[in-house]
Amino acid sequence: MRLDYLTIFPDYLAPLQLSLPGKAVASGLLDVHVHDLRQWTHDRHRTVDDTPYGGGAGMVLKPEPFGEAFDELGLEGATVVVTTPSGEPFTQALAHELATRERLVFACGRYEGIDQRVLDHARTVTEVREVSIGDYVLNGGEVAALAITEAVVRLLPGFMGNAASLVEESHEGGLLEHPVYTKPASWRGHDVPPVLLSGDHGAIAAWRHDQAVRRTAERRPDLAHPSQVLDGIEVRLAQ
Ligand SMILES: Nc1cc(-c2ccc3ccn(Cc4ccccn4)c3c2)[nH]n1
Repeated sequence: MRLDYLTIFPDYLAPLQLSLPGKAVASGLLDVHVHDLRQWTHDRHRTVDDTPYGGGAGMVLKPEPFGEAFDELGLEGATVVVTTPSGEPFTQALAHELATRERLVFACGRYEGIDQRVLDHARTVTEVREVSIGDYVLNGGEVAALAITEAVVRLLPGFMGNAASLVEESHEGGLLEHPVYTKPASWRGHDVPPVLLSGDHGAIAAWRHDQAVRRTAERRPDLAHPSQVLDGIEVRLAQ
């Protein structure tokens, strides 16, 4: 997978060169390119923003630099991912969907956002997804791009050493993850649940599922399915 990032703060995305295991990049599994949007400005001040039409506070990122960047990078076969507070929710399902793409081009905004015509124009040549990572407002799109990148890349075949660990994950299958424990068996008066030391894999699996259902019902009733059974009792949640 090729990943391109357009940003006015390229240093913000420097962690990408560190956080994505070098072997994934070295093996060609990932091809990461961070671009400074100012590369596509032509004035002395390398201007990327201007005041909003219609008035209002703040500044808006101009369309021309993005347009020239898209022209130079080429959008064939790419999915443009624009991070924004007004986007579709980023979910594990969307992570799986984006993981099927051969190329992602992240457009990271700042200020009050990117001129809408940048997205409208990109949509005439390729897929564009406007994506929000949560119902809170950041100062720019870079952090969201990093979060989306990590969630997507870890799903790529061959990226995670132990693919099995991808199976029992929070949000896979609509349930939160069960609690996890490791040595020592007793720590500061807190003991690991005995079932986990029993060697009874059936009982362990049942306990883990029950914990996941319980956690989901308590913390994320929006995710809990009415059909989930807790302690043998049908959990019927208000719709
Ligand atoms: N889930 C998310 C995504 C973002 C996000 C992504 C990109 C940009 C570019 C600018 N801003 C600031 C801003 C503030 C006010 C209204 C619009 N945008 C961004 C915020 N915040 N939360």
